[in-house]
Amino acid sequence: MLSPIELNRHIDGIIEAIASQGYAVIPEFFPAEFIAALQQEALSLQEAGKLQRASIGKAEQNQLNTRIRGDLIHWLDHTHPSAIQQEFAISMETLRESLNQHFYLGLFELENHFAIYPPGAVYHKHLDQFRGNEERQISCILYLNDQWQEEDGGQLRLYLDGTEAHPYIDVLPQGGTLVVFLSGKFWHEVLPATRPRTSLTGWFRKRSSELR
Ligand SMILES: O=C(O)CCC(=O)C(=O)O
Ligand SMILES: [Fe+2]
Repeated sequence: MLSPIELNRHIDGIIEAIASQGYAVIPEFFPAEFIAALQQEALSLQEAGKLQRASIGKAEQNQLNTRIRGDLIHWLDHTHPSAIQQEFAISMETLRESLNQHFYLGLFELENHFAIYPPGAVYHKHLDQFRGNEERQISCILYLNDQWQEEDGGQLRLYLDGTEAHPYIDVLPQGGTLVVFLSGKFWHEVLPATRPRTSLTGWFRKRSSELR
């Protein structure tokens, strides 16, 4: 597992990057064995038939449209975490406290799902905040893919200036890379890959009553 010193070093980097540019990309956030164990868990859940088609938008507008969003997901049950999920949660809790300390965001929980994108699946350009609901404040995506190459595709395209156009960066979904960004500010999309693409995606939320 990650030592407290390494964790704090990573978190300092995230805080600095969020303060200066609103997003952070940290390669090798967790050690390779830890990432492999998380990926194994995602694959076992898939084999057990516990992944479902992701939906788009709020529950009341639940449309299943695989051309917009083609991943399969499994929401983590925080009341029954596996040992490895518990370790993940402890690190993310330290990150949550640090984000609150520095940015006064009032983040109170992290919601998480595993996601597997079958080859060719995409997630069209979107913001992670639903219209009229600002609960999701910070998006965190941890990639779980072993030996990902440029030609495998599947990049996260993150648009940098609050619009849906240039400039953008492309992030390879390399196992261990953690991407963190302000959910309400950054349009992003997932490009198609030639291999199954696995991640553990989460959002730090604030309570709706704390909305201004
Ligand atoms: O997996 C990614 O790179 C991004 C996923 C995403 O945008 C989402 O689940 O909202
Ligand atoms: Fe997203």
